[in-house]
Amino acid sequence: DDNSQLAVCRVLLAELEAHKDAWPFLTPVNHKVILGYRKVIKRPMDFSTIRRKLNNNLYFSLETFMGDVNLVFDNCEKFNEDDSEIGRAGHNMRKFFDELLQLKK
Ligand SMILES: Cc1ncccc1N[C@H]1CCCS(=O)(=O)C1
Repeated sequence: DDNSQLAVCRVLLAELEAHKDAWPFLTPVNHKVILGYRKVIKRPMDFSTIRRKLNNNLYFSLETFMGDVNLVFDNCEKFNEDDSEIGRAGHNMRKFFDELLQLKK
C-alpha cells in the first residue's frame, strides 16, 4: 500500500545519500557557479529536494519517487561528459539505484 511504498522510498533515499559517489547530487546545482546550467537543465533535481518532497508527503508512489531520482541522473548525463568525475558518479549512482530497486521490488 502507499505507506509501505513510502517507507521503501525513505530507505532507498538514505542508501543513495550514503553512497561515496553521491556528493554531486546532495544539494541543488548552484547555477550562479555552474555556467549554463539554468538554460540547459529545464527541471533541476537533487537528493535534498527529494528528501524535502518525501518529508512533505509530495510523493504518492514508488513510481513518482523514481521519476525524480531518475531526473537527477538524466540531468547529470545531459550536462556532464561521461568521461568526467561527475559524469562517472552519475553513471555509478544510476547503476546502484537500479540494483537497489531489483532488491526492493
Ligand atoms: C550534478 C552536477 N551537474 C553539473 C554540474 C555540477 C553538479 N553538481 C555540483 C553540486 C554542488 C557541488 S559541485 O559544484 O562540486 C557539483
